[in-house]
Amino acid sequence: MQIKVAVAYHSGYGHTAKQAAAVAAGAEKVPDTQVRLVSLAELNDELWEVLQESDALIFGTPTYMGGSSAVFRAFVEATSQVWGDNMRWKNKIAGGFTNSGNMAGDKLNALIDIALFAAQHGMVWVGLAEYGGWNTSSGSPEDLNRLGSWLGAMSQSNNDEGADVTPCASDLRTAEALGRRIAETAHIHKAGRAAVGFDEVSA
Ligand SMILES: Cc1cc2nc3c(=O)[nH]c(=O)nc-3n(C[C@H](O)[C@H](O)[C@H](O)COP(=O)(O)O)c2cc1C
Repeated sequence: MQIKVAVAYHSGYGHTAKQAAAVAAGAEKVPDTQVRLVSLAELNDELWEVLQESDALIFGTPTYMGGSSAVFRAFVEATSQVWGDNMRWKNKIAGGFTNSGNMAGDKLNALIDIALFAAQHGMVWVGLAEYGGWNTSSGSPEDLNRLGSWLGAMSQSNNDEGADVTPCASDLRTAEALGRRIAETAHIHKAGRAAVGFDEVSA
């Protein structure tokens, strides 16, 4: 069974875009998975079509002023049309990721923004299933999930470094792990619904 995954993100300066590409690369590692990487900077017909036909939607935003970016919020508000049209995204698999300048930086709030948005649409949220890293005396920033996040994937980029050098390799591996898990879960969900005879998910 084929599934489609869309990685839909906003990025002001390229850091979240780099994380988004890693999420997409992780999803692509799952056989029979078609992955589309789409920017939320322009809300055009092609974007809405890609999102509608996908089985899983993975959303990314930079953390700006302790939450999701204004561009991301504009997208979220525009999806009220989808919600109002018989909750057309209900039962899609969903997940999220964010990048910010500080190690903490209130990134959790941006992930909560995304998770609540997914819940309002009746989507099925999938988090990151990896132990936290960099939390023992022998730990290192090279550890997977070094920022210790489970609601979604976090990454950090120093404010004086461009997307050519950051986020670091461990944050990109963490992003890949999220993409892979969500694609696997989308396969299980689609096959499971078919096996028990439920209606196909809305894609
Ligand atoms: C308007 C604005 C607000 C920001 N707010 C935060 C913040 O609340 N926490 C934080 O750690 N970094 C904050 N930053 C830093 C960005 O999160 C950081 O530069 C990030 O890498 C930007 O991602 P992008 O290149 O995908 O836009 C802010 C940056 C901008 C431009």
